[in-house]
This record gives sequence, structure tokens and C-alpha cells, in this order.
Amino acid sequence: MDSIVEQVQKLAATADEAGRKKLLDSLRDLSYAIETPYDTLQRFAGLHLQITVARIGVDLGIFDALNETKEPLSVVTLAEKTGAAPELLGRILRALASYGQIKETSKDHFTSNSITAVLADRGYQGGIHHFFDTIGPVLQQLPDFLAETKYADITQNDKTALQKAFNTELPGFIWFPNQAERFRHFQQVMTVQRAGAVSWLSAFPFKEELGDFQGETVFVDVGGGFGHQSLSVRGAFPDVKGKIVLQDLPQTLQFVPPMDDVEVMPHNFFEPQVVKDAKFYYLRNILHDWPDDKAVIILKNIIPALGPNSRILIDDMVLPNENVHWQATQTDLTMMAALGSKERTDEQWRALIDQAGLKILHIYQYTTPLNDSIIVAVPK
Ligand SMILES: C[S@@+](CC[C@H](N)C(=O)[O-])C[C@H]1O[C@@H](n2cnc3c(N)ncnc32)[C@H](O)[C@@H]1O
Repeated sequence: MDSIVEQVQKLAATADEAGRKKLLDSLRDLSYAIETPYDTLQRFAGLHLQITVARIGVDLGIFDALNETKEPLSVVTLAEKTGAAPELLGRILRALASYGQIKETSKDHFTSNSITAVLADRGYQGGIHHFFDTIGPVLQQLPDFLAETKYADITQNDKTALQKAFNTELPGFIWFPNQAERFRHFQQVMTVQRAGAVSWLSAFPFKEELGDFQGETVFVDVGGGFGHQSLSVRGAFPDVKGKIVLQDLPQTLQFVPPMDDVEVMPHNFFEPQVVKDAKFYYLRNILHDWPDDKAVIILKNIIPALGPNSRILIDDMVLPNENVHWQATQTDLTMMAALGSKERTDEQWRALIDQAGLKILHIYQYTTPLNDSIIVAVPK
């Protein structure tokens, strides 16, 4: 067994991202194949609990504490640090260890592992909150919502399981920015979205596409969240002249830390674009948040601002027609349940972009198997 594990570890260390994901999926299939039916049921039974204890771990600062010291800490020490009752904490710690989120070293002693380090990071902690506090209740409502709507397509963002979950009539992205805590956690997790994966800048020939552009603004990060992509462009091309502008709603921008060399501008993308003649208008993970009719409005609002050399860059997944990876189907159904939107196939992107009065110049795919891609579009 040890030698098999070693071989798998070697394979993982040398594989590229696609190979590593294939390995993970094969291991998952293998692990399912050796389950008994009762093991299968237990696996499902624990799905909610895994994220529940992770959230408690985040709230109590358990991952932070273990990750900081690197030494095993006793239940008593952790109880003193967190203020939780030792018996309660001991039960939570052993559950966390049993799910592989921390490591048990001896009786009542625990230390960190690679997952603890992830769960000690603010971006991933935001993710645990986001998926537990906001996405969890939405998915909980999805089966009943679908039954009530007789399994009709979800195409409107004010008629989704989110309205049922949170007793609101507002569309997700109108309701959400005014839920300060939830929205802050969401923005935190967006900063680690695709972290560690290949950057879009490795596939998109930024300088070549830029050519001898002399205009005032080189890059507008439309709905850019905390501005991490603006910063990565600035960092990758320090010599490129021209402004980089981060646009988002005021509710988001209030959390943005001060940034050198990036202009921060409140802007609602349902209103006409105010920065004219920029080279790139970049929309990362924006259009997948909106149903087709709204996505078309967002794109149309940019068109009047475009100069002759401007490009719209859409950074989203372009799904293959078959064998869609589970991480993509997961995002797709989450988008459907919460926002009435979707991850789009190549065909669906082409139809949407055409409807907005644009044409595609090129699609640069930069990850596989998720097929994250930059779609370069200009007016027809
Ligand atoms: C999925 S996040 C993507 C953020 C960023 N582009 C990224 O990839 O990390 C969607 C972003 O759209 C912003 N947003 C939602 N509605 C908006 C609107 N009407 N105008 C401008 N930004 C909006 C949100 O605040 C959020 O930052």
C-alpha cells in the first residue's frame, strides 16, 4: 500500500493541472468503487457536516491557531485560546481530524496539515462562510423550488431558489450587496478563485494584443471585485503605460484595500460605460452571474465606449459539449439555483455575443479540464 501511495504522490508532483485533476478523479472513482452501500450512505450523510465543522473551526480560530504554531496543541490549550468548553471542543477537534481538516497526533493533541493551512487563509475562510451561509440555504431549497415550478427552466434572476431561501423578492445580485457580512465573505473567496491555477495572462498575449496602443486607459476591470486581476496585470506589466481602472459597486469597493497604480471607480455595469476608448474591457466571472437578457445589457453598455482598437475580454468557462468536469457542473448549478444564470457552452457564448451586437475574434483557453477562457470580442 505504501508503495502505491508513493507512486501516486510522485505522479501528482510531476503532473500538469489537467493530469493532476485526472488523477484526483480516478482516485475518487476508485474510492467509490470499493465502498459498501452503507459507506456510500455515510459519505452522503457527512456532506453537510464536513462544512459545518469547518465553519465552526473558522469561527473558533482553530485552523489559525494550529497553523501558527505548527506544534501539536492540546484540547486544554485550544479550549483556553478559543473559550470553548473542553469537552465540546474535543468532540469538534476529533471530528475535524476524522475529516482530514486537522491531524490528531496523540490522545487529545492536534496539529495542522495541508488542509489546515488552506482553512487558515482569509480567502478560503471567506469561502467556507460563503458556501455554508449563503449557498447552503439556497441549495437546500432547490429540490422543493424545482418541484413547485414543475421543473421548468430557470431563466429569471428574481425567480430562483435564493428568493425562497432568504424570503426576498430581489434578484440575487441586488439582494446580496446589501448583506454586508455575506458579501464580504463572497468577495474574500473571489480573491482565491482559481488561485494556484494557470493565470489567464499565460495564454492571452497581452503585449501582442496591446500593440502600440497610446490611449489613456489600458485596462478596465469591469465588476473587478477586490481588484486582484487589476493588480496582477499591473504586476505582470509594470512597464505598460496607461491607467488601470477597477470598477465595481460601492458596496464592494468599500472593502478594497488601497492600491498603488490602480484607479478605483464606482460603476454600475447596467449603466453606460464611462471610461472611453480603453484598450481592454475585462469581465471576469461577470457574465456567468447573469441570465442571457441581463448579460446582453451588460455587454451593450460597453459598446458605445469602445474605440477602434478596443477589445472586450470575457474571462469565463467555455464548457465543452460533453464530459463537463464536476467542478464546472457544480458552479453551473449553483449559478442556476442562486442567480438564474449559467456556465455557457461554446455555442451558447456565440449566440449571446451575437445577440449583443458583437463578434468573437479569438478564444484563448487557459485551463483544462475547466476550460477557463478569454473570449475576445469586438462590435460586428
Ligand atoms: C463573481 S464576482 C467577480 C469579481 C471579479 N471580477 C473576480 O473575478 O474576482 C462579480 C462581481 O460583480 C460585481 N457586481 C455585481 N453587480 C454589479 C453591478 N450592477 N455593477 C458593477 N459590479 C457589479 C460584484 O460586486 C462582484 O464583485
